[in-house]
Amino acid sequence: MALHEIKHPLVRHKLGLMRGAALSTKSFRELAQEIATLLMYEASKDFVLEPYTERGWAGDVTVERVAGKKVTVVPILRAGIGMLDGVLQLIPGARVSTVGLARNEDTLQAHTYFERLAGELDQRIAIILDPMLATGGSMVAAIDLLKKSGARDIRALVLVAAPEGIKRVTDAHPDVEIYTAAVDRGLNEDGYIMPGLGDAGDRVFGTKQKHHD
Ligand SMILES: O=P(O)(O)OC[C@H]1O[C@H](OP(=O)(O)OP(=O)(O)O)[C@H](O)[C@@H]1O
Ligand SMILES: O=c1cc[nH]c(=O)[nH]1
Ligand SMILES: [Mg+2]
Repeated sequence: MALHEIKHPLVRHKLGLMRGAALSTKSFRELAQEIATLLMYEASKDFVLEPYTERGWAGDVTVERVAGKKVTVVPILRAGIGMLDGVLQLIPGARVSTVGLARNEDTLQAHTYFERLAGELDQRIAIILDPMLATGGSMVAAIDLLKKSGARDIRALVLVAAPEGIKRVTDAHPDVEIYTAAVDRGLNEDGYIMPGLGDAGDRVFGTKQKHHD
């Protein structure tokens, strides 16, 4: 199963607040990070544990730790930065691989302008962060790039996904697990998710706002 829509009440509540056009930049940022933490919790449910012995207060005790693969978190600039701290709260030692992608507003094609990846990607679980999965062009470009550099276990955390983007990603990369807080209706004529959140990058960074009535 490649798509996981997380219907937890806290996720739904927080995402509902984010849809408000009057929400402050501060609150939008806080909620994006909080939902990212909750999505990361879900996306780590199958992390493998291994037992080890710890010297406890009453002698040796068998405890567990996450085994094997290490994690790299991959925020897609800019908007993915809005989810980074929320994920690092749960996995503070993760390496951060940064990918800069901008969607051309007219053609909707994603253009890669920055790439700085962690090493040993073949031995890491890669967690891509981007609030919006719209046409899917940006996400497919990020996955292509990670796979080219050796990544095999790739998961994507998004706040809102359009059916068009889900199809494009699952057709191109059926092995990638997508975790989303919502699957919305679809794209409008400008390629924006409806009802969506508007321009997530602008809302996270407090830059220009567009209204689509
Ligand atoms: O699925 P797609 O159709 O590719 O669209 C989604 C992309 O568009 C937005 O970024 P944008 O290009 O606006 O850049 P920004 O994060 O710098 O605002 C969003 O954060 C995704 O990266
Ligand atoms: O709805 C959308 C689509 C792409 N990028 C956004 O920020 N919002
Ligand atoms: Mg982007």
